[in-house]
Amino acid sequence: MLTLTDLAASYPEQTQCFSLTAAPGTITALIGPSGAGKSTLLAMIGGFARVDSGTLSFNGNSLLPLTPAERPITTLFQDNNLFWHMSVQQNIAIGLNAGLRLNEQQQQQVQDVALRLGIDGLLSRKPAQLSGGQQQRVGLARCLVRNRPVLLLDEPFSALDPALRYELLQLLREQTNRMQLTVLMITHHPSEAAGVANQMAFIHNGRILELGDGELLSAPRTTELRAYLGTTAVIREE
Ligand SMILES: Nc1ncnc2c1ncn2[C@@H]1O[C@H](COP(=O)(O)OP(=O)(O)OP(=O)(O)O)[C@@H](O)[C@H]1O
Repeated sequence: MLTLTDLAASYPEQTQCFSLTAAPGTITALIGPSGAGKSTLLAMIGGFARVDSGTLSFNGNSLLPLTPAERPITTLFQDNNLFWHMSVQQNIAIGLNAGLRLNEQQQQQVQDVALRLGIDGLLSRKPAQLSGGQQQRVGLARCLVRNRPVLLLDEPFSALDPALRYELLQLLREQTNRMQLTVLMITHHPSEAAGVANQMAFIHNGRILELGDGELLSAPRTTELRAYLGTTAVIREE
């Protein structure tokens, strides 16, 4: 279980304070307006942003003393950080060994994850020879091959067209179940995310203002979430 209790950081323009629990095998979608604090939240969990107070633990162990590399966490960003001069195989392998020296078992792990993500036929290509959706699969494969129990996704599928986003969300759902991952995913497509997420957190002005399942979108409690969703169509008839 990933547990955040009053995890806080103060910036001149915004104080952020988050409490949240996320269980293995679940996807938590983080939604909210630009500047709400979604990326900062992931950065605090990943160890890339300052934390002033509060607690952050995984299975009861505090993560705060750990460096990003020591945390049981892997992060996929929108710009998937692929290396353009390397093959797909090497781009995945680098998740296991920065020097690309893999033993037999690790080579097998690369094959396995590529197969699961449907990119096993592309291993010798360079990223420039792939579509956007295939590139994001490679980025996801690099994260998954590391076998870390917590996966943080900072809008990795946003630039894809809706059909590809749907495909990748389904893949993510399958792998979350299979590997019992704890996934936190920032998205600007709330209704798409609701199809695969176990819980939705609406973040506003550095706080989680609403937390619930997909119903959150059809029955927003706050004017802020209504404004974010931007249409009266989502307000349930009383
Ligand atoms: N290093 C920093 N220095 C100063 N302020 C910061 C810093 N990091 C975050 N903030 C504050 O946190 C706010 C939230 O930023 P953040 O990028 O987390 O929002 P977001 O919800 O991810 O937005 P977007 O959807 O546009 O990516 C910023 O507006 C800023 O006030």
